[in-house]
Amino acid sequence: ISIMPKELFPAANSAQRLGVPAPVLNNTKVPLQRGRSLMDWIRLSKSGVDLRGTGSKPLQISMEELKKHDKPNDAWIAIRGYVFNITRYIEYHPGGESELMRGAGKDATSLFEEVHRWVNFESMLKSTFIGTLIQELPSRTIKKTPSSLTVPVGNLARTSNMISQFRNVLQLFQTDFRQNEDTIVILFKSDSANVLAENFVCDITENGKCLHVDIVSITSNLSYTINLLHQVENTISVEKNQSIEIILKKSKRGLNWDNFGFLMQNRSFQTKFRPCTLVSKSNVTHDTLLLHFRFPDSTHMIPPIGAHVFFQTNVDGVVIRRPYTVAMPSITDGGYKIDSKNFYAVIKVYSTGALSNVFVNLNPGSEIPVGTYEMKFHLEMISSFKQVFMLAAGTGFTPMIRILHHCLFKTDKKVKLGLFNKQQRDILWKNDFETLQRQFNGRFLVNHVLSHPDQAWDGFKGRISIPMLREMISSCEIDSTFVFVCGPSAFTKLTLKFLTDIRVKCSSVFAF
Ligand code: HEM
Repeated sequence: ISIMPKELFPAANSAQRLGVPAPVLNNTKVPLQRGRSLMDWIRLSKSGVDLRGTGSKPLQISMEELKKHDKPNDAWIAIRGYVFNITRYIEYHPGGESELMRGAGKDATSLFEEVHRWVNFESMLKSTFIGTLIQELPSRTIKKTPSSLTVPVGNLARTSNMISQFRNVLQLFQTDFRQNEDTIVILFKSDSANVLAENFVCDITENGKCLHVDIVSITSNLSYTINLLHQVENTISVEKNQSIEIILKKSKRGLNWDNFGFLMQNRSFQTKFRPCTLVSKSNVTHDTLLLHFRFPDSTHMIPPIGAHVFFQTNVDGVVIRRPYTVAMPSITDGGYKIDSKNFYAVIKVYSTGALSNVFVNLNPGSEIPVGTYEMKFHLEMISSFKQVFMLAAGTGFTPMIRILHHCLFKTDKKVKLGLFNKQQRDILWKNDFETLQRQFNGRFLVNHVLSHPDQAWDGFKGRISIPMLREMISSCEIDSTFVFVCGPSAFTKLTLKFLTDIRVKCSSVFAF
């Protein structure tokens, strides 16, 4: 269809994207039926089956018409001005039918942005695209009846709260520059001591004529483009001194710059992708890979603890994006510090996984697009807790790697880890955990639980249960303990229920 853009649509609400605070319990992924994987969806969309039901000519769709299609057997959704027939997609939606149906028959743009704005719906739903939404004039949408007023009031309260966060961040920065023979340094001055070099993700683009600056935090993201006055080399570093300093190398040494260039704030925040090179690949277990990537020289990005990056790939013409936790090469190396050039990811290989195969076939030296990091968790959430309890199933441990490392090497917190696997061969970093237990004797304890152990296994067996949780964490410790949970949704759901049963407060639990 000619009017479908290949990449992201321009956001319909062109204001700066406003982040929302992370829900504390945010795991809602549901297990899909057999034959309903992403690969199956791609196959169906390419099969030539009519998924639109409205013919191939794009339609102009009114809100009134859209509203009629709000049932599972006839569901349309509008996102960023474009309308899709999602009836057949429902079974394939990893967040489940009930979640997706929240957007059916509606302009679901803000809902979509809140949940997973990085999902490449435009490419994934291309074969279900039926037309564009006729934008109604604001005056027509405000009906002065008490029932319709209640909705906007709730939304307004929320929006103004978000806008005040947004303004706070905006007010933080003033720009300036300084230079010498070789370098031009762009300064982002802020009153807040909380702004760090890791909040700045910068890319030199347009052959050294342009600088893209994203300022990323847990509450909001800002995005700027700087058209540089003169050309710079393809190398960048960012430091924090009195202000944040973006250090660029002049292409023409000795040229005096009158200014650094023209700064423009981008109207919407869109995850930017840059090609990253695979440096090495090794096995952590029989089905789990540790991948070491390098950012291009023209990029500065230091994903903080708790952040995930996005990998993007093209499967049969459908663009797929997926978040992966930023991991680390070794959990026993107390001196490890992430830098702005390298990062690691731990990836479990599934035989049917759309991205798994891409990673299996990716060889050192090859490139893959990696998007700007995002974070749902911030270290501050655990700062007042003396003890951390981590409950992870399988590769669910990966989002916790850097948190564990931080707690042990940088704080005096006690850490208990309950690690659930099928068999002994599935346990990630088993020997490293033993080393850490010896090194942090009394501060770190790991309990391995196997669901299918061999006969020689004398540790915990079976599945998670209340008695098992009680054995791992004594009730007197509960108040001073922060709990992390991550694993397949069944594990997470059950664990959260048991934690409630043993009276762990919701505010001290975080489920990845
Ligand atoms: C607007 C209404 C929607 C709601 C409320 C919703 C909700 C959710 C939720 C709760 C999840 C689980 C998130 C997690 O695991 O952290 C999810 C996952 C997902 N949704 Fe939606 N969704 C919506 C629309 C869509 C649409 C239109 C698409 C179209 C392609 C889509 C594609 C996906 C994908 C690909 C995932 C898996 C993300 C991953 O790889 O982790 N969703 N959704």
